[in-house]
Amino acid sequence: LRERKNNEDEQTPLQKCLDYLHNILVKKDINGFFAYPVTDNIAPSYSKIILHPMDMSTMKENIDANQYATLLDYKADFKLMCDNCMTYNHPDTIYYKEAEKLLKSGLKLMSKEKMIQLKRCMP
Ligand SMILES: COc1ccc(Br)cc1-c1nc(N)nc2[nH]cnc12
Repeated sequence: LRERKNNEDEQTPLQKCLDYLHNILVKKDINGFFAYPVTDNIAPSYSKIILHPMDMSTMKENIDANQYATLLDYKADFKLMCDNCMTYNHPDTIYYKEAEKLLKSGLKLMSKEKMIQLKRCMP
């Protein structure tokens, strides 16, 4: 059996938990609106209105680079991503409605008690 070449590729227990949450949330974004950064081409003046952009691909990079110290740090970026969408887009747009729906299910998935249970399975 080939030994793992180097420990850098090993994921920490936290990174494994974050990947578990991330993969569930990515599947909920059925239109892919949150899969990658919003550009000013897609949404006029977006970079002027949204000063702290966030998207799922950036969150995945952050997980892999071990940038999240806690589950709550990841949850904060997820909420930022949804809030940005509901700031820029009008409530009667599909984007706003998708963000609202995604945020609701994300906050259920990452509720206080669910996060406590997740922590229990991290050594
Ligand atoms: C990456 O963003 C998109 C990709 C494809 C398409 Br069609 C729309 C968006 C998009 N458009 C707007 N106005 N607000 C957003 N908030 C998050 N996504 C978006």
